[in-house]
Amino acid sequence: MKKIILLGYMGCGKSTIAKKLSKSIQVPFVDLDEMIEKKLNLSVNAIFEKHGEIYFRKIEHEVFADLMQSTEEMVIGLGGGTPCYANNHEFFKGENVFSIYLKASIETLFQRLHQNKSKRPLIASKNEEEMREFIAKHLFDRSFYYNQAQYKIVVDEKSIEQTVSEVIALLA
Ligand SMILES: Nc1ncnc2c1ncn2[C@@H]1O[C@H](COP(=O)(O)OP(=O)(O)OP(=O)(O)O)[C@@H](O)[C@H]1O
Ligand SMILES: O=C(O)C1=C[C@@H](O)[C@@H](O)[C@H](O)C1
Ligand SMILES: [Mg+2]
Repeated sequence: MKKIILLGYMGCGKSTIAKKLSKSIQVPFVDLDEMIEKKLNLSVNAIFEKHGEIYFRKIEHEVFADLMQSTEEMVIGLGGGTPCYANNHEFFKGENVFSIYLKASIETLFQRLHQNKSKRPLIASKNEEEMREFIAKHLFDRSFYYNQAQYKIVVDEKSIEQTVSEVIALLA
């Protein structure tokens, strides 16, 4: 059964879009960060603090690989870094897989993230200038992996509903 994978940088809207899409097409939704949090009974922040990022990436890969092995149909919202570690991007081209990169500009990401950074350990301690710089460099480094998705939707200036409609059009 098909898997719809939404990927992209922190704040591009994976969780928000995946939730709405799931309701709209009536396919169950899972958020990878939430699954990891449930599995370890710790927040993403706490996992980074207690166990470090490498441990988080290991668990992230295990949880993602398990989901991809299941036969269930689902919408999966990945974590921002998921495509960039442990060859997770190799799952993007499988049979019955629709992988979609939600592409946002540095400015869009900055605007969305600077109001709500505390839950995101990679940026939580940065001031505005550091954050802009960090997003620009990080996005550049990660773009190769994001571009492994089968489809790309530019999300700048689009409402949640518009982006969801574009995803649905791709699936048709
Ligand atoms: N048009 C839009 N589409 C999606 N999200 C939007 C839009 N406008 C504002 N937002 C807001 O931007 C934020 C996007 O966050 P969301 O948690 O969905 O991103 P994410 O890609 O899942 O990030 P992370 O990788 O950190 O989990 C939310 O606060 C959401 O309400
Ligand atoms: O971009 C990243 O590397 C991350 C994004 C979040 O979704 C979480 O998975 C975590 O904060 C790491
Ligand atoms: Mg998310």
